[in-house]
Amino acid sequence: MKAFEAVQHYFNSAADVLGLSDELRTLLATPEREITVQLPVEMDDGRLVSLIGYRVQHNRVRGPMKGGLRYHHEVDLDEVRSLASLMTWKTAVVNIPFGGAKGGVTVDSRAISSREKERITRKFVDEIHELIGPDKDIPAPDMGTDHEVMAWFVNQYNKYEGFNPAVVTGKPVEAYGIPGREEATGRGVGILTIKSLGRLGYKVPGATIAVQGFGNVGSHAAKFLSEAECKVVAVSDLSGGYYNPEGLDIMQVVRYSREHGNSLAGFPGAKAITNDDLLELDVVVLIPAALGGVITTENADRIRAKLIVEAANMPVRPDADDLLAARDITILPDVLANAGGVTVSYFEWAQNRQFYQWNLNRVRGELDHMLSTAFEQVWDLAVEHKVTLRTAAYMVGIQRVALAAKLAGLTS
Ligand SMILES: NC(=O)C1=CN([C@@H]2O[C@H](COP(=O)(O)OP(=O)(O)OC[C@H]3O[C@@H](n4cnc5c(N)ncnc54)[C@H](O)[C@@H]3O)[C@@H](O)[C@H]2O)C=CC1
Ligand SMILES: O=C(O)CCC(=O)C(=O)O
Repeated sequence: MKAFEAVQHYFNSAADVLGLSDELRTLLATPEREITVQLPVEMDDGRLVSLIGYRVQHNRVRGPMKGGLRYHHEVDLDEVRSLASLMTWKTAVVNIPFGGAKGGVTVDSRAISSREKERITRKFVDEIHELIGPDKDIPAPDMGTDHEVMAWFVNQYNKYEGFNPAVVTGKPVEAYGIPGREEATGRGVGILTIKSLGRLGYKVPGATIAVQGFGNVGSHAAKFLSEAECKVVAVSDLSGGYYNPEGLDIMQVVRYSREHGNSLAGFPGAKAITNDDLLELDVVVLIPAALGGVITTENADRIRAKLIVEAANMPVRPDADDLLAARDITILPDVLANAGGVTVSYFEWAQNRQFYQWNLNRVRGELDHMLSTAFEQVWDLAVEHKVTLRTAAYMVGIQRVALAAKLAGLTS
């Protein structure tokens, strides 16, 4: 099953419980616009390479479309389409006034220089600036992009459309960004992991955690949870996994990664394991925070965690989702678990429009409040309807989008 089909599968499971009509299913599931552009870019050695960039604008019935921009060698239209539709449900689950979109460029972000990355970003903006904007579609960071990329993005956009920092979020704090956006997705994962442990009856101090991926999201989630006295026993990145049953010193891991070019290769004081081994560790919580599709029918039977918190988008394939549910393994789904990032993006966008900035404590407090509200609603609905948390989260999202479509007169 391809990625977009997988999201449709989850969408339909929730639509079945809601008794959604075929007419509404088609209206809500179909992307509004799909953009594919060629990006001819000169590399540092003088070669001209033609990259492909995508932006899929899935749905705008609840507000301007919102979603990150991914630079990764596996990016293709199907993946971007699936991630764009996921954003529609995610923004609705946390009830922020956005629709869903996603973008990507098929390029290995680790194999290009910073100057090459800048040229790719500016070229992408050259191609899509008329189709995005603070009231249309607002990109943000995702895998392989960060605040620096967002700063180039807004600078290039301003050349065409005039000064308007609200066109992207996740900008540097000194350049109309907001304190707390960089940590927001991982922090949200941490907040919701603790809430889930509470609901499931596990003690937070000492709860064992394995985190796959030690980039923006994985590192901040690990940091938050180790500060909450959980025992983070394993982390990983592209170089492999690092396991210490006594618990890792996460600040030491963060420093090591920073000092070694964002890589954990050679990290001392831990046993080297593979990324596959990490997924199968005997821990209370497994947090996939890298790529999608890492838990499949191949390894679902060997997963020993009691709770999977989907920091990454779509880490669990639908067939595996069913196997895990049958084994009573709880999954906190991506559309809720990693919604902290887009929630703080919403704060950034709103403040850009008012030329105002909240401080970090206020951002953290509001984030906690919004995620907690969504979490309680989803969990209670799952209990009420005896469905998984994923189905319940999609039900919340779909109901909000369907109501907006109805109020807009798109359907009766
Ligand atoms: N950055 C954000 O605010 C948000 C990110 N996400 C999702 O979280 C996930 C991670 O995103 P970021 O942390 O922003 O990306 P990042 O680019 O900062 O970090 C990605 C991490 O995953 C590792 N990685 C890459 N390929 C891997 C592989 N095959 N096996 C194991 N590790 C691998 C990298 O080495 C790196 O440590 C993605 O699925 C993304 O869509 C979701 C919501 C918001
Ligand atoms: O902050 C944003 O707008 C983008 C977040 C995103 O791409 C995601 O939640 O997957």
